[in-house]
Amino acid sequence: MLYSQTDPATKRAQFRERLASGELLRMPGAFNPLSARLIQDKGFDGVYISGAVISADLGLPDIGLTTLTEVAGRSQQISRMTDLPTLVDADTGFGEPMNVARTVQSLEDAGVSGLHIEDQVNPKRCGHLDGKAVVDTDTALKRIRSAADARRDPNLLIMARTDIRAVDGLDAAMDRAKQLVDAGADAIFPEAMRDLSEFEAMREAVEVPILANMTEFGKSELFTTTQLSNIGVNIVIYPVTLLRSAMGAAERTLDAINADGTQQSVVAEMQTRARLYELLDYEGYNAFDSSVFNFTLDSHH
Ligand SMILES: C[C@](O)(C(=O)O)[C@H](CC(=O)O)C(=O)O
Ligand SMILES: [Mg+2]
Repeated sequence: MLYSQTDPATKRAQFRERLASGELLRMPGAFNPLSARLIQDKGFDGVYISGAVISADLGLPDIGLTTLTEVAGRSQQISRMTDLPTLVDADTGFGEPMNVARTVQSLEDAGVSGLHIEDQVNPKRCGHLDGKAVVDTDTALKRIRSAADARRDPNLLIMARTDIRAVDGLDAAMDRAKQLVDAGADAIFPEAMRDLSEFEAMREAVEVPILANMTEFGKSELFTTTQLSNIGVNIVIYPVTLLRSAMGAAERTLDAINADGTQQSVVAEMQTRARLYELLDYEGYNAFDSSVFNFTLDSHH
């Protein structure tokens, strides 16, 4: 009822343990707190909180317009609804190294298990678009050092994302990843890798866990979990996948109402009222107060 029963410190410790096991952790992006419940219900390993989704949800492009307060608020709403670890996209850290420190503490207070900070210049853009620019090495390392220094829970995972592959190539990406690890990064997110061999090269380059971003319509092919786990990738994210699916379904429903004058033809694809109530744990609330849960399957379809 109401919230996850697992406190943030426990989730962080469990996340660290799972990462150390070497198995591939699958973390789909939740587009709202309710979808985090669905991700947990379906047996996934963690919940990703995507910057692209937070901005799209607000009707904004993913170019660094969202604020730390908005991202921390959404992180808290999502993290409190799941027992799974959450990993949040902290973009460029929302400012200079001192701001990065404040970002880390705000997100830690929001209950996330980990966060990633990237080396793009502001205004940032989606990692799979052209025309990105990255900051110099010194600035990139300062961001990660101040992130690592700022956390109060040593289990909070500080992941460094590098976007340099698309700008200066794979060798530069491997060099930067090593330097980011030396600066205190617990894990590496190599953005916009072109193929599996590039992930393999990155796997060889660093000892810490690495993440693969399986975002659709981007620069990477959509590799299977078997392919990724065979080469030793530790986390796979599907950042915008559920939002894209939900929005695709919403478009089809609106088209059906336009075409037929009723949504009847798409009702069979919808999540039912009963399934929604199951996810919301209506019954748990009923046990608390029997006047709350008075829904019967017979009276509604
Ligand atoms: C992972 C990512 O940073 C995100 O915000 O979810 C995006 C995803 C996307 O735009 O498809 C990214 O830059 O890859
Ligand atoms: Mg992002």
